[in-house]
Amino acid sequence: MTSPSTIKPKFLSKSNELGVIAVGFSGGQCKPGVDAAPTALISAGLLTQLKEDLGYDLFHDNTVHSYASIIPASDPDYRNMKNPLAVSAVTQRLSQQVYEHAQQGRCVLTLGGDHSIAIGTISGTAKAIRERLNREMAVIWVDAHADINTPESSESGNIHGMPVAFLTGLAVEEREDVFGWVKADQKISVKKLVYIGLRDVDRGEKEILRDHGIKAFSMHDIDKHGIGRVMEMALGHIGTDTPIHLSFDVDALDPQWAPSTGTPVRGGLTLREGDFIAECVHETGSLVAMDLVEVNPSLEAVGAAETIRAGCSLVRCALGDTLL
Ligand SMILES: NC(=[NH2+])NCCC[C@H](N)C(=O)O
Ligand SMILES: [Mn+2]
Ligand SMILES: [Mn+2]
Repeated sequence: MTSPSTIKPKFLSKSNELGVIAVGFSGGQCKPGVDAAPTALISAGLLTQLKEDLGYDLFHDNTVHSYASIIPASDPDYRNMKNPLAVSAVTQRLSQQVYEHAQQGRCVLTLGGDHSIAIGTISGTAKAIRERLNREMAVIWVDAHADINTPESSESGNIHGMPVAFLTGLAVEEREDVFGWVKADQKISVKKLVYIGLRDVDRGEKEILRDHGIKAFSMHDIDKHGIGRVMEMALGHIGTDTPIHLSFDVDALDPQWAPSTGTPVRGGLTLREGDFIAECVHETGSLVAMDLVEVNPSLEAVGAAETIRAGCSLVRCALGDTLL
């Protein structure tokens, strides 16, 4: 068996094993189609490439989870949130799935779905890393958006704009069936959160980022310093002794490279800059989980294939593919 990479993972006991979860869920926003992304990514050959080119042992149930059986028939808005019961139930289940892989010491790849699913993935990894290593993990959130609205600050009510608020404890909710299930051991610290690629941040979110001193590298910072220096600073903030969960929203890329996404914003990363971010995270040896979200193959007739190709490339780079 070839080894996935020459970089030795620091926080994984099963360095050859990769847990894969395909999440066909779109309830964190209003546009249908993002639920079809896992099938599109897998049909494009992503899992075969991870197995045959990179040498991973995949742990995948060959299912695209839609969680239909746990989605309630009636789901009225609550505290301004749309589909609160569905998103909460799905992410709670997903959290358990991610936890089961991470707890065994394998890296976990989750293919979304919209970005609300990060409530499930990050809570699952955070808990497993605490239990297994007694460590708090860091999150690198690559996105055009900060996704840190509270239900009250959100203008859209779409939960894919809120996951970071629930994960950091900035949004609190007692009701178990509306994210009250996210307990302290599943949360992350705002000090260990780093954003890269921001360019469309709501007014309320800017206030939250400022008030909590959250580390963020906007497109302005990337233009100013270059992506190489930005990655040095981002990884420097996290430190070399911290497990990393990489949550990659494909809309961080410029619509030129990833047009098929629900909330595209011009002025984004080139595909090479996106791949470079993923490669740098891989090189730390600290990666314990990755999400790839917001690929929506139904939105652009021509751009879909390009967006899917970009998504596959980002995942391969994070998992150790090299140019030479
Ligand atoms: N994961 C995403 N694409 N999020 C977009 C969020 C857009 C906007 N900030 C909102 O709260 O609705
Ligand atoms: Mn986004
Ligand atoms: Mn996002």
